[in-house]
Amino acid sequence: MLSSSRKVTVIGGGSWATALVKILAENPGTKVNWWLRDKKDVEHIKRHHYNPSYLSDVYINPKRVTPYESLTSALKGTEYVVLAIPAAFVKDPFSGISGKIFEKKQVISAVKGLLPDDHLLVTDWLARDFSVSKENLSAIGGPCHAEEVALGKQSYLTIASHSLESAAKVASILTCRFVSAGASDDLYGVEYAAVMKNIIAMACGITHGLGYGDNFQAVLVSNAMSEIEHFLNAVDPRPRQLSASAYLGDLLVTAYSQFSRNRLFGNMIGRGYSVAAAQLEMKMIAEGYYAARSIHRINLRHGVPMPISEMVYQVIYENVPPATAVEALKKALH
Ligand SMILES: NC(=O)C1=CN([C@@H]2O[C@H](COP(=O)(O)OP(=O)(O)OC[C@H]3O[C@@H](n4cnc5c(N)ncnc54)[C@H](OP(=O)(O)O)[C@@H]3O)[C@@H](O)[C@H]2O)C=CC1
Ligand SMILES: O=C(CO)COP(=O)(O)O
Repeated sequence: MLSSSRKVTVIGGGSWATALVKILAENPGTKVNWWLRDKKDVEHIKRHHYNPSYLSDVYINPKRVTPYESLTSALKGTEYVVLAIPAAFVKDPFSGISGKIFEKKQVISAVKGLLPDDHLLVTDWLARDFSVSKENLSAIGGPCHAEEVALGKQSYLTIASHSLESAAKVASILTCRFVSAGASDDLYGVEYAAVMKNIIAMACGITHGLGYGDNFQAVLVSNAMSEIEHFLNAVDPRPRQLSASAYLGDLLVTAYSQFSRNRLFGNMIGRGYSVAAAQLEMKMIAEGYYAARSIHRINLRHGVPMPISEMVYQVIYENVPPATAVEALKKALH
């Protein structure tokens, strides 16, 4: 834990943003400016000290956390900025805002998705559109559901950056009594693995919804690990230990947890919901829905055999019936 003081801006009002605000505010030296897009939520948090829309059991300490509806005010004077909005919407709050908005700040992506129009990692977008330097960019990875953070359950995060020093600095502000955050210099590996495990969790949901059991899912997840490995080696070859929790751990928690939105989304598809009906039913965002298309597009350049991700792509975007797509996938598993 840190002892000196620091200021952090969290951008986003969903479950992960709320959980990160809780983690950050655990440290007495941290002041959090919290931007939410909905003015009513801002007023509610100021008055009642909880987010009415997500994780409403989490107490928001007014001595450490100030909610804002103005993004420029929320960013004033802070050293760290955490982006916690689903990738499909992460650009929205910044439309019409100057490219210098992140100057001299450490910018941290908590997003586990790709920008769906550009098929870009969030840190690549930040570097491209806001000229954030490599040393000032990092991403939060690791197996961690917001719902368990809300309950104060012991969790582990991995902060990845091209600069190990920056990753360690960010890890120190995210370490608290129930979260242990470590540092990694594998920014692309950690970000892409976090994106891909969402697609795999959808595959687990689809097969479970179709009636496949734990035996099948164990084979699916084992095969998925080598699918992720081959993809990472194609997009960013370097030595990495995939048994580390930022890779395997995040895959496991998302594939198996009752809290996983991606698994739930896939499960509805497997049980016969249309994609549109599953989206309507879900109150939160399943990043794997967008990621399946972006990873498919990126892989057109690399040609990595990815039968599980392709199965999800075919079901979601090519209207292949789930049972037919999984029947074909079975031949590729071992
Ligand atoms: N939840 C978790 O356990 C974890 C999530 N993540 C990642 O964190 C990211 C955020 O997800 P999460 O918080 O869970 O998502 P949620 O589904 O819980 O919340 C979505 C948030 O996005 C907001 N939003 C929707 N559209 C826009 C928009 N156009 N402009 C600004 N904000 C918008 C919603 O606002 P409103 O409520 O006003 O509609 C809401 O605050 C994702 O990439 C996810 O993969 C990573 C680790 C754990
Ligand atoms: O990334 C997560 C856990 O580490 C959250 O996964 P879901 O979005 O599927 O809930």
